[in-house]
Amino acid sequence: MSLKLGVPSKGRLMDKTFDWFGQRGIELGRAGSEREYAGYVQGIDNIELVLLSAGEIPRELAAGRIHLGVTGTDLVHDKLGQWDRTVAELAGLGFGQADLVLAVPRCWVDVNTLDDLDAAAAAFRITHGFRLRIATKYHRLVREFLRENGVADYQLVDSQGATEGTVKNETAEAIADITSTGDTLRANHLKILEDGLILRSQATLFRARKAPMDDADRKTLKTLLKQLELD
Ligand SMILES: Nc1ncnc2c1ncn2[C@@H]1O[C@H](COP(=O)(O)OP(=O)(O)OP(=O)(O)O)[C@@H](O)[C@H]1O
Ligand SMILES: O=P(O)(O)OC[C@H]1O[C@H](OP(=O)(O)OP(=O)(O)O)[C@H](O)[C@@H]1O
Repeated sequence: MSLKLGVPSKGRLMDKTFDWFGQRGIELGRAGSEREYAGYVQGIDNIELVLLSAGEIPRELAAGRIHLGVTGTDLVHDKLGQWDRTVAELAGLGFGQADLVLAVPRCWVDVNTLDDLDAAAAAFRITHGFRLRIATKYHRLVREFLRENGVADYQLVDSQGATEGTVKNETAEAIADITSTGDTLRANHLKILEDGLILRSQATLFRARKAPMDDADRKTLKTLLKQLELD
């Protein structure tokens, strides 16, 4: 058998993950053409690279189909209930930093905190006859956060991309999404609530707690962690 390492198959997370391993003497790369989702590993034996969508890596780890995986903490915490039962964090990789935040239109001058949002949501329901809509792809994290903070009169609207545009498009009144520079929020006339930080995320190396391993795999894992200085 071999140890399976899941890595994002495209974009900034893939490139920076390759760099991070490269700096530690393990060369990861894509094999074949730009479009082919096959990878190679050099500098250590018995590890197979599996190129996956960043959003699917949490599920693959939880199912034990990959032993190790790199993805954002936001995706692991959102996609896996009680995530620390199925996966363990081995190391934050120091890139892919982004904050999951709750934001409302800048023109809502009376809404700056979660308490304000709660009051606005109750008033919104009376005026409009339906609950204030919050667009997000982070359903679990947003629900938990709002429950913990006593905001109840809202509904989540699923948005898998271009979430900041939903307010202008009138499919939501507020959003919860990842931000790093803040440019996208500003460009879409949105402001973050003062206490609206839901989660700080970064790219992280995770280990599956329940992936099947034989003795050779355990030896490979030990060698890898030593080389990455994570033992
Ligand atoms: N602007 C950003 N700056 C830094 N990190 C970001 C930014 N946007 C998203 N990320 C992080 O990158 C990771 C992957 O994000 P996302 O799911 O949007 O990827 P994607 O490229 O759309 O991948 P896929 O569609 O294949 O799942 C997430 O953990 C997220 O926190
Ligand atoms: O704070 P900023 O630096 O502006 O970055 C934030 C944006 O980056 C991500 O989008 P991405 O580019 O991945 O596109 P998406 O909307 O399709 O997810 C995220 O969803 C925000 O929209």
